[in-house]
Amino acid sequence: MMITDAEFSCMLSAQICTEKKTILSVDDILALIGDHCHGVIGQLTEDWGEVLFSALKRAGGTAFSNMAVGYNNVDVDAANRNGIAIGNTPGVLTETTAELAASLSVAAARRIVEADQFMRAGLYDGWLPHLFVGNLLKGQTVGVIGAGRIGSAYARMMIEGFKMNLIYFDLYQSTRLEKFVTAYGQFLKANGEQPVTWKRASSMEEVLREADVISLHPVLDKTTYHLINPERLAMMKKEAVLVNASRGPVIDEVALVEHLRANPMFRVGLDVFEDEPYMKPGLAEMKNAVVVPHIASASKWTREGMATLAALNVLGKIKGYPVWGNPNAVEPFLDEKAAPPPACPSIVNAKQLGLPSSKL
Ligand SMILES: NC(=O)c1ccc[n+]([C@@H]2O[C@H](COP(=O)([O-])OP(=O)(O)OC[C@H]3O[C@@H](n4cnc5c(N)ncnc54)[C@H](O)[C@@H]3O)[C@@H](O)[C@H]2O)c1
Ligand SMILES: O=C(O)[C@H](O)CO
Repeated sequence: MMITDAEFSCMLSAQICTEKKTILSVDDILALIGDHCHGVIGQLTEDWGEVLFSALKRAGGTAFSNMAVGYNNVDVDAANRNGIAIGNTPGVLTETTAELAASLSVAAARRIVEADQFMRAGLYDGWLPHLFVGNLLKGQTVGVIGAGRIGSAYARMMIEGFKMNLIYFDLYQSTRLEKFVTAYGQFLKANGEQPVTWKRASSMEEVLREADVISLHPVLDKTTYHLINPERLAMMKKEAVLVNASRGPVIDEVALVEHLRANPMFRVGLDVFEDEPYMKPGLAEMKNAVVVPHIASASKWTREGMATLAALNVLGKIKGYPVWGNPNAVEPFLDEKAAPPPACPSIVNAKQLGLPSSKL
């Protein structure tokens, strides 16, 4: 969506891109920005760097928002140089994305897609003791790498839903998550059940060695690129389940295909791919892989919320509103019955640009 400089009273006019291409190139976007453009709402598939930010600045623009929480497609330093505020959409997709990661975990552990294909192919000719035997989750260990908003929500789902024990690795301690597991463990114990436990790992390798199901939820940056590589795949249990709903390049996908080929009981659930929209050669043929096309945030409520937050980021900046004080608490912007607060919900480079913070 491109916001132009035609302003009606307190409303701004918006141009919605009707281009049929799924992924816009830098040249496509340059043409859309043109000579007059105050702000742009874009997608994670676009390459926002110096070329686009300087063009946006020349066109009179001051704001760009990804319609996504992840912004590894954005060169924030280039945006800073050009004085462009960068918005993202945190919080509104936490539960939806975690639910998809949990679904991929179960689908991979219980071989649901393989069994579905078998059924549709007319191959089922009666119950057998060894037909599509998979992994029981209850009492096993779930490993989370990147226990931020989504990683923590996923952990809670797996712990509460399947009574799994937790091991996690993050650069920061997740006290809230630890307290949740402790309290749930006490609740289970009081009801005569085996309590669940938690452990904060001192290294990622510890998670990979110990967990039965591992889900990746870090940001994509230099520290997490190819975080899962041949050496780390070799550390994992032969029957482990690996899930990725963060960003494709967090896994070395060529190495993953090799590992899947060599270890038929090792299974993966993937929402994201290294060269999206493509899969590395061989992945599509792997029966031990469940693959879906980057749909983790695809619930109606979440997608509407993402669009709302992205639009309010850009609109708020154009109107000169301050930046919302807590991007983890964006609910007031999503209340359909009340006017949104006069603030930008989430601007990631607010500090660098010296933007004022909302006192609301
Ligand atoms: N598949 C999808 O549709 C989808 C949807 C939403 C988000 N995402 C991805 O998920 C990511 C996480 O989103 P979030 O809202 O939970 O963000 P978040 O910032 O709350 O969590 C990210 C966590 O990763 C941790 N981290 C950073 N570097 C790390 C490292 N080297 N090792 C371990 N942990 C590290 C951070 O400390 C933080 O706790 C986004 O950046 C985005 O790329 C994907
Ligand atoms: O980062 C994000 O928000 C996702 O990948 C799309 O929902």
